[in-house]
Amino acid sequence: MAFSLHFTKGHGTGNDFVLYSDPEGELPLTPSQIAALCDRHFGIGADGLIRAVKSSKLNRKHEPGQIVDDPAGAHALAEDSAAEWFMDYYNSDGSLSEMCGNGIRVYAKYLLETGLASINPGETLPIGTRAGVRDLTAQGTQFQVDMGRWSFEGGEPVVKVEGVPVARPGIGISVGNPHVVAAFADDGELDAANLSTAPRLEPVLPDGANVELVVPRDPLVKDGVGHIRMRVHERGSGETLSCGTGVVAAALATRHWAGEGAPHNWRVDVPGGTLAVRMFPTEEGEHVALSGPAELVYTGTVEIA
Ligand SMILES: N[C@@H](CCC[C@H](N)C(=O)O)C(=O)O
Repeated sequence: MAFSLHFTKGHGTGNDFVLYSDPEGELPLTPSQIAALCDRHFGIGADGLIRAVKSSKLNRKHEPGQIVDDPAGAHALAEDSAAEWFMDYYNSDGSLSEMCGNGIRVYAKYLLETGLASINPGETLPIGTRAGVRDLTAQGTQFQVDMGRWSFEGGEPVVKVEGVPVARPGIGISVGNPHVVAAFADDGELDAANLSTAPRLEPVLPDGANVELVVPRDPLVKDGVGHIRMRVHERGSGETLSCGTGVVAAALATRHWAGEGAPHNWRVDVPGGTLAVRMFPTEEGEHVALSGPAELVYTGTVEIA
């Protein structure tokens, strides 16, 4: 059955998303419908799609048409009963991802501007994701998201990138979704990387991975803040102008490589802008926070076949 979908287009440092409201879980889309909407030639065009659904109503639609319950909504509410809204996130090929660091800031702005949620000064907005609940704070025109715990996961696969003759050792990092970060020698080598095809990982990771290529800025550290440049190939979306979870993984990997005394605050330049990362201790272990802008660009209506 065809229907009209009202959507909003937004981005965070050029990582762009289609967002729509489905509070009661009545309009889950299939992977092929999502891929069609995200197509830059035949659809709206975006790196990903975000459905605004209440955590208590989270469900999704499989390709054959059946709607399945998704326990991630109940898990979010069990973790924090105030996490009323869930970020139901899909990559541009229609595949699910656990978390999106740019998308969650844009989603927070969407919830606030549409009046679906509010944040009182000094308070946080908890949002459910498949990686757990994430707390957001508004800071002027920017948002900060506490990305929670992180871990080394995925080993040290070799990263082979088209256009770069020598393979690099990578390091696997999970920030709720999987990443592999590899260090490159300089800007020239980073610019030569052809990310129109996915970097090859050896061994291949079972759930796939987002791959970040980083080079140090000169100086690497100034006034206690580390500074790197990054390009990314996102799982399920290809090369994008930015990836928030990727920026966090890149800063964590670079701090690890830099060794003792390396800073806990980082600036990361991506093709679409600059994001800030801060690592800080908590009672349950180290957390990492990401700060950056969120923009809503336009709204429209599209026919879904
Ligand atoms: N662009 C996102 C990450 C989106 C999900 C990713 N492609 C995956 O499959 O894990 C970000 O800003 O973090």
